[in-house]
Amino acid sequence: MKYIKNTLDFHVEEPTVISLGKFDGIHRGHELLMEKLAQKKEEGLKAAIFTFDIPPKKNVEHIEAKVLTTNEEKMHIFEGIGIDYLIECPFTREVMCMEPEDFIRMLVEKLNVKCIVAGEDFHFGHNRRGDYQMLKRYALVYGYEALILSKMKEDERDISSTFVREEIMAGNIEKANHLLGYRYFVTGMVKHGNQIGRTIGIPTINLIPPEEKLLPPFGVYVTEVFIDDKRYYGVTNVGCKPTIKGNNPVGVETHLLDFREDVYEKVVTVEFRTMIREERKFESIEKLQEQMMNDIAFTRAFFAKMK
Ligand SMILES: Cc1cc2nc3c(=O)[nH]c(=O)nc-3n(C[C@H](O)[C@H](O)[C@H](O)COP(=O)(O)O)c2cc1C
Ligand SMILES: Nc1ncnc2c1ncn2[C@@H]1O[C@H](COP(=O)(O)OP(=O)(O)O)[C@@H](O)[C@H]1O
Repeated sequence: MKYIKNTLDFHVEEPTVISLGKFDGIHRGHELLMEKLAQKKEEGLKAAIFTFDIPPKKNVEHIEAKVLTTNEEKMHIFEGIGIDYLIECPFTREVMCMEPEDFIRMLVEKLNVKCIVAGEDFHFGHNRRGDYQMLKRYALVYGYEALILSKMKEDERDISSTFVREEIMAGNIEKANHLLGYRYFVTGMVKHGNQIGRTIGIPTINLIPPEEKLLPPFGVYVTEVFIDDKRYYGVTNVGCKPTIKGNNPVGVETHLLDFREDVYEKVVTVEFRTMIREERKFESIEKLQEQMMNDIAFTRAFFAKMK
């Protein structure tokens, strides 16, 4: 996959089928779009995704502004499903103010677009004036096919990033995973912690999540963890460990069942399965340790039931 970012100076010679959108938390609502792209790819077009790189840093203080999928994660997901070109267009004033007609023309000219696939609620261009009807109207003028898809629903509500985000923020991991069509995950590098874990017989891998990544509520979760393409069962605390003194950063900290290896500096992915409880401040490390043993027992029972 070719990943084009930080530039408006992109050009694709080969004829393309393109889908446009934010694609935050590429979810089941996007599945139909992806299927159409795959179908057109079979017919000989290159599959392209056009998305905007809206700088997340500006708004990271607000939880609503956190993302389900970081740009890097999107890159991996799109590559995994066979997208040929991922264009991450910088969201500059120039782009924001572009008239929708000019936006369409730019796409067609720069990306040799033969087919545009979009959801019926897709808006684009200055003041979001461009819509699916405009995409259809200009199809003849510019010689592309416009495929407009209706939105997939769950509980009579459109599946959307907002829907998924709400479920994650409420700790409804199973529901969020169902809406996504895969398990919500966090990827990051294993860092050194306070080295207390090993002293209480419960070592943990500490992962500092990307700043802009939306995390489920502070609490304890059953997880599955990928390290070097191998899968492990885990129990994960998301939070600032209030029992441990000091200003602990928000972390994602996992004890892996039946595992004894050194994995510092490795990049691991933690997939969430279910929430066990909220994070708490315990009166002593011993009390915390006791509760952590209960969490581990819960996790073992969870996976035993799966088998
Ligand atoms: C299953 C599990 C549950 C946890 N629950 C809490 C909690 O409720 N409150 C808390 O302060 N820390 C909690 N923690 C974090 C521990 O405080 C942390 O793992 C321990 O201090 C070791 O940290 P270290 O890796 O920095 O040495 C939990 C950790 C795990 C693995
Ligand atoms: N079962 C396990 N689960 C998690 N980490 C483990 C496990 N066994 C060994 N380790 C190793 O122990 C380290 C964690 O030990 P810990 O005392 O919690 O130190 P730290 O505070 O640096 O995380 C991990 O980074 C990992 O390399």
